Amino acid sequence: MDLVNHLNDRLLFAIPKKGRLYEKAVSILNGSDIKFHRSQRLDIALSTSLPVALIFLPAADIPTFVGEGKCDLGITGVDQVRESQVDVNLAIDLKFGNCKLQVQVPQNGKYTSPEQLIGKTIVSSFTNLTKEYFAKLENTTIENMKTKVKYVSGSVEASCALGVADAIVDLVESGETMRAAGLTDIATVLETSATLIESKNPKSDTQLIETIKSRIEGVMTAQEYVYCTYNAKESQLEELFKITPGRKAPTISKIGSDGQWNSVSVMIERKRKGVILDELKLKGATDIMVFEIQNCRI
Ligand SMILES: Nc1ncnc2c1ncn2[C@@H]1O[C@H](COP(=O)(O)OP(=O)(O)OP(=O)(O)O)[C@@H](O)[C@H]1O
Ligand SMILES: O=P(O)(O)OC[C@H]1O[C@H](OP(=O)(O)OP(=O)(O)O)[C@H](O)[C@@H]1O
Repeated sequence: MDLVNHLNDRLLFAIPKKGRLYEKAVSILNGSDIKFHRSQRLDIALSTSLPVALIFLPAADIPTFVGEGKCDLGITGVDQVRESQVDVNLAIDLKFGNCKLQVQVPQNGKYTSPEQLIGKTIVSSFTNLTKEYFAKLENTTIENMKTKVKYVSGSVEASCALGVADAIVDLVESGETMRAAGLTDIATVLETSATLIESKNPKSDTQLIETIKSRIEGVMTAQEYVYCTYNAKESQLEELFKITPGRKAPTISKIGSDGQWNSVSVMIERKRKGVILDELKLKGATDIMVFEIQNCRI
């Protein structure tokens, strides 16, 4: 099949082709029911469930493709968007790919604050953000700053040991890579996470874009909440609803023949479910159960 000829009538959605964001981006597509089959070595996949073509690109190039309106939607890191200096909408925070872009120097070395690096050589894959950061620190423009900023595309952490840099600016999540290279962080340039980005001049039908965004928001909500049900006596409900107020309000159904008992269903935050279940039990709720929400629209 000549894939390229099938692209004109489809919304182009840019997805990281590999690296840290790839798997979770694909899992969001699966959760949103954007079905596709990607042939080996092909960077374009046509969705079989929506008029969408997925374009697999390096995370660093995705802001440019969306910013220039070549793709209507994309998934990448906020760091890549800021570095690319493009004008796109940050549509949905996808709550993965969380890390920090940090200034790093040799452990136990002579530098302990970023001000001491003014006029020195800094190596990074994020040269625009690094220049912006040091120009601000020097209180001058990028053209007039004294600090030298050099680009390398990867293995940035080797630069200090190789004598290429006095410091580096690179991403840190657990800090393992930084510590293994004998480095320590002294300042944060940017905090980042993965985001859905949207062209400001979309070519596709806006209804289709809204449908995709609503599906992705549904996946995010389903990840954030779980569904909880419990039984309780009428007299206990007021106290129990303080623990489980729900997104809008709990759903209540009368159960049993004496009119005393109620079944309550409510969405609760996944990360607080242990504490919430403990409190519900203490305040008299019974038959407490928690279920996964596979998908939802809110
Ligand atoms: N350690 C990390 N933890 C969480 N998110 C990260 C981490 N490293 C990078 N990211 C996020 O993933 C994006 C892509 O980084 P990655 O290192 O995967 O780049 P890549 O060059 O596309 O892939 P590869 O490193 O496989 O060549 C970064 O811009 C950042 O938003
Ligand atoms: O703080 P940590 O948990 O160690 O993560 C940070 C590392 O992760 C990223 O690189 P990645 O491992 O994706 O490989 P890369 O250097 O090829 O980009 C980033 O560039 C750091 O080197």
